[in-house]
Amino acid sequence: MSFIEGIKEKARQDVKTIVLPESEDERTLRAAAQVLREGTAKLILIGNEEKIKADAASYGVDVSGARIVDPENCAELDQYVNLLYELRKAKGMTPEKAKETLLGDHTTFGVVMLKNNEADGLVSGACHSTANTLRPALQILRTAPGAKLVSAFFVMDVPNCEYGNHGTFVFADCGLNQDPDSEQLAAIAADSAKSYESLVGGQAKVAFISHSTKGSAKHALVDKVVNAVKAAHEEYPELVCDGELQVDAAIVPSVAASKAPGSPVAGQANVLVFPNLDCGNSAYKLVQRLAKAEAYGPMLQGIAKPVNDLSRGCSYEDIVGVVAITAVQAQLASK
Ligand SMILES: CC(C)(COP(=O)(O)OP(=O)(O)OC[C@H]1O[C@@H](n2cnc3c(N)ncnc32)[C@H](O)[C@@H]1OP(=O)(O)O)[C@@H](O)C(=O)NCCC(=O)NCCS
Ligand SMILES: CC(=O)OP(=O)(O)O
Repeated sequence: MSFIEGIKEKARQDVKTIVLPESEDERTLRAAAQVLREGTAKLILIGNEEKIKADAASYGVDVSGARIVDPENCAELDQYVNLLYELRKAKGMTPEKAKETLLGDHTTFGVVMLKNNEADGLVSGACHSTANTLRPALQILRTAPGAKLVSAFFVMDVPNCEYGNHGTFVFADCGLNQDPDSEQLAAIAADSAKSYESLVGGQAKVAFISHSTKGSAKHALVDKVVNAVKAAHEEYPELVCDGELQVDAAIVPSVAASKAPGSPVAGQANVLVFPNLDCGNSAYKLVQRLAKAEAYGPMLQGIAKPVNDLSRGCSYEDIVGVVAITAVQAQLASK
């Protein structure tokens, strides 16, 4: 069974409610119809009911099983305005601004519903930038208890690939932290290992990626990664990790044998932690486009409730997959 079929199977065992705020997007409505058909989540679509129904009919898809919530015509709007105002008043929020934001930004509206425990997770970002998708989640939901920071990972499922877990990897950070320091990289590694183990299964083996393997290059960029490995060993002694490693040394056993002999991770890594967002974001897009991998994400880890982003280049099948993963994250969060 493929990674995503396994996730869908899990999602169906305890069905969660996921908010899709981008009802104006054709891929979102096509995905909603498929999610409802496959029974992997209950859905809340945010938007104007008549428009959603008309759009769905014009695409030939059935979203009648979804609950539609129209911010312009919502009995709970005053309650949400008050909640957003209370949460953000120290940052200059006013009741007027809160109302304007909730009516003008469906992602914020959905995040506030999540905060108000009316749903279990949210997926957005097919037609909004990552910054605009993630900012409301970071501001309103905030980090989970015990988490140092929120970061963004992808599950990459590479066809016909003998590396990682039969081609399945976690890549991080590919979407949020632009230039994490060594301590932040260590925390991203620990959270990515948890994401791998809870979603993919089996033991995570984390490689801290660099352009250097075990001292082959000297530079401040390398030092940052070397220090991240030290921090990870100190802070998370149970984590199976190593670095600094180039990508080939991390995933290819024969290269690992010559570049990093004796490493507990080299040649077997299934979690790749990139030194910055230029590397992480470019790496996932290259593997997705050139190796024709399925790329699910960017998904958040370390956030108080499951909120996941999408690339604006996503397909409707990507949205279906991320909804199922979000539902499984919601199951895990409720345990
Ligand atoms: C997400 C992002 C927009 C946040 O930056 P920003 O808009 O400048 O906003 P701030 O840094 O003020 O952060 C907003 C809030 O989120 C919190 N926050 C930001 N990053 C966080 C993180 N990694 N973990 C936890 N909280 C975080 C801040 O503490 C702040 O909270 P506050 O308003 O209560 O003080 C920014 O990190 C970003 O643009 N990342 C890259 C996104 C991207 O383009 N990715 C590539 C495509 S996937
Ligand atoms: C994840 C990502 O890169 O998002 P986008 O393509 O929307 O910028």
